[in-house]
Amino acid sequence: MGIFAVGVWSIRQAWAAAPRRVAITVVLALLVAAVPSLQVVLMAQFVGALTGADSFGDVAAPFAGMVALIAFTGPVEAIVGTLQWRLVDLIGLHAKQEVAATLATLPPTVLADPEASAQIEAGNKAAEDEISFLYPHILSLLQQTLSVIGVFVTLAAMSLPAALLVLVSLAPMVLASQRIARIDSKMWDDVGKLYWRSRYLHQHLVTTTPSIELTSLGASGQISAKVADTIQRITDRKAQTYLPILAWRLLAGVSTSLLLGAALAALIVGVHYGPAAAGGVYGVMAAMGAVGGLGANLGYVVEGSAPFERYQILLGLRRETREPVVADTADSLVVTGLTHTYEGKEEPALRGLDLRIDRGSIVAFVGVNGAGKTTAINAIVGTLDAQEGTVAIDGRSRADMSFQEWVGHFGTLTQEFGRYELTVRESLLLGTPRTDVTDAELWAALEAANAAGMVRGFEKGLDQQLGSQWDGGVGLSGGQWQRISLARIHLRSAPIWILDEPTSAIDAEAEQEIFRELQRSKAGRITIVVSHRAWTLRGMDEILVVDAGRVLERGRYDELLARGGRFAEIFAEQAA
Ligand SMILES: Nc1ncnc2c1ncn2[C@@H]1O[C@H](COP(=O)(O)OP(=O)(O)OP(=O)(O)O)[C@@H](O)[C@H]1O
Repeated sequence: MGIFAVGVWSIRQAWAAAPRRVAITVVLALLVAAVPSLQVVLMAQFVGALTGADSFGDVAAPFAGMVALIAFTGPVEAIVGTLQWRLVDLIGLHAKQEVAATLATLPPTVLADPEASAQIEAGNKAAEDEISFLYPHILSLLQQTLSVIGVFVTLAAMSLPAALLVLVSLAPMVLASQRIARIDSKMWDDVGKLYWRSRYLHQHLVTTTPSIELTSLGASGQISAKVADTIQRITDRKAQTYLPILAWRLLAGVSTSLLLGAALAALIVGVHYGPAAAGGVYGVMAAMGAVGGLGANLGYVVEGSAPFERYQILLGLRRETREPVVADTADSLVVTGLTHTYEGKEEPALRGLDLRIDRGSIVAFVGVNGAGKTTAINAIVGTLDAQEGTVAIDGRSRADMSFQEWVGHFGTLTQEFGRYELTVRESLLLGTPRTDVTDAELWAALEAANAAGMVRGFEKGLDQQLGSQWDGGVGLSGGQWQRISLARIHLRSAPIWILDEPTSAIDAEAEQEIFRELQRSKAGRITIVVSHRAWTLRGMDEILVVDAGRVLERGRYDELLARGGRFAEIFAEQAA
């Protein structure tokens, strides 16, 4: 029952946000709801009084009552309307906060799914633009339902068939609204993905890094043309719904008018063409207003149940999360038979990877582009669900732990590390749930990542805003961003480090320092590094040469070079 769920949700959200305001608006709305039936009664009295009246005094009372009612309704509706806008804002605020909280729980495996992306976009749009606006319609719906009931009871006393016809006249609107909601829902199934694409493309025009690249390539226009094309497709798809929606609205409107016309006729006949018919006719007119308003608001709410459903689907993606934790220790990491084929690919990206690493060891994955190194890393960390094989930390597999506990064992620096434009301090603290981190610890992490000198040079040191698009912010080079990311991993101090080309953007001198530091501090943890540079591999306890998803060779640097196999092929030139 879509509209019931939307109604309960809206009223609960409004009540939770501002109960006094809700109480005032409901009381005022109930008063307004009584107006049409009071009008019918007063009109009947007025016409009755007119029949035998000689002076204004004979009709003054019902006349004054009618004027007072008219004078009352307008201002009260204005007050209700104004009070409701604040409630709409508060409901919207809550809906958007819920969306953000849900998104924060989603693992990358969900975010990588196109269906889920479309659902997220559609639900987000509903939270931003649609569902909060339903509350005033729901209140009006309640108010007009009561009005219609009031008019029904008043009219029934004059003519039961007329009163019943007024009630039946609601049916076409209800039916049409359901049809319209279905049309809207189907349209959203199609445009959800398009919205997501247009937002993705739009981001490239407004986010510093891609926009600089695109401008220098003279390609911003190409992206903006794609944005325009995507929006055009969304608009075209929406346009396909206008005609059927109009047809349903017209059909409902005409049917309602015919039924109300029949109600009028039934009433006039029912009261034998006497003066009381005037009150009744006024009643049907009042009912027309109430039925029309009710139909329109019912339409909004029924149609609103579709975005509400999209919002609920998004919230339904929410994962159970516990407070983030970072594990203290890990003695062994054992990978057995890890195998994965990406959807749409024929060849596996990873074939039967076996690996054991104990605390204190540092292991490297090497191989040409596309060999499967990143896939292996993602499958180990759990950001990719490998189809076969197991990964165990100290004998416990992923199934034995929550996702949060599992990832709490890892400090992962990915190839596409994030450039979080926060202060240095905030950016480093992203890696740890601790709230008692000292400045000394922050500096030690920066020191280990060869970034302390840079931060010392900032005017505000640890509190320096990063990113030149912000007031007082500083722009960083690619290598400087990478050092900040590496410092985050040092601060996180998880027991298993996975570093996917951690120095790819860093100059040779700083790279040497960083790798020396990694070797020096390796004793307390398990470390896996992906590297393309020969010299960094010399000190590794084991090197795995990955090729087409399988481990072709494994051993220490000198052994592999001496063997003259794939490793030697890849690194002979660098090693020379
Ligand atoms: N999300 C994905 N969907 C489909 N195929 C993918 C995906 N990610 C990677 N692949 C494919 O899987 C194979 C292994 O890719 P992977 O990223 O693991 O290689 P890599 O060894 O890390 O390469 P590089 O040195 O370039 O980082 C490649 O053939 C790649 O095209």
